Amino acid sequence: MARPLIQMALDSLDFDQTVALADQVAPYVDIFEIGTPCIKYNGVNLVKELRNRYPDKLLLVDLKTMDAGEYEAGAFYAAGADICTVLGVSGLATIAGVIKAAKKHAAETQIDLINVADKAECARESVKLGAQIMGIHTGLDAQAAGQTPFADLNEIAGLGLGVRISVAGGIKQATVQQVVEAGANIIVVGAAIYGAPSPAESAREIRELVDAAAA
Ligand SMILES: O=C([C@H](O)CO)[C@H](O)[C@H](O)COP(=O)(O)O
Repeated sequence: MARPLIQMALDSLDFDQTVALADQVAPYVDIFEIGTPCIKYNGVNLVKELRNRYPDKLLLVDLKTMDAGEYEAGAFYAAGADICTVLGVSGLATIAGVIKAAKKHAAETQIDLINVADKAECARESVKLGAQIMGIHTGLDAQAAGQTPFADLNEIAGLGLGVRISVAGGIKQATVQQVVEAGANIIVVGAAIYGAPSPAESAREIRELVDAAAA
């Protein structure tokens, strides 16, 4: 099995705290995600800062775009994003716009399937348009209501779409093996790292667990 990537969800609103957390966990993660609240608060300057600081890391900007796909995402790809997210519920025209912007910058597009009623259909149509990553995502509010991403991950992984699958939604040490075995290529972790007494130690543990599960 190819080594799954670990994506650190940077969900603080504070610019300096976000950069400091990225510095702490950098040795253990492959992708820095600038989370949705964080990118809304800090904007494109944070993309530029992390791009300059970490030229060799992948940088995902979690725009969760809902409209004006090409126009909105274009500025973030231009600033250095490798991946931007667009909501599956936005519809195919908006998804196509983000994919068009990504192509101009030789970058990639992730479809966030959060709250999509027919995830399989949305995933199939998005792949036809050229999306490279399907995001299985139980958001923070849905997690608080007791939901998990595992059933959706099994469904989308079972489709054999030939694109990478990302999973997010409360992933922690105890569930890493389950999501790797279910077929996730990108493991997104936020609170289990930034909420730990030592974020670096937590990220190191998750790195070990992901690599062991994939071995
Ligand atoms: O995408 C996220 C959320 O919608 C806020 O932007 C989180 O970054 C994602 O859920 C990962 O965080 P955890 O669920 O805390 O692991």
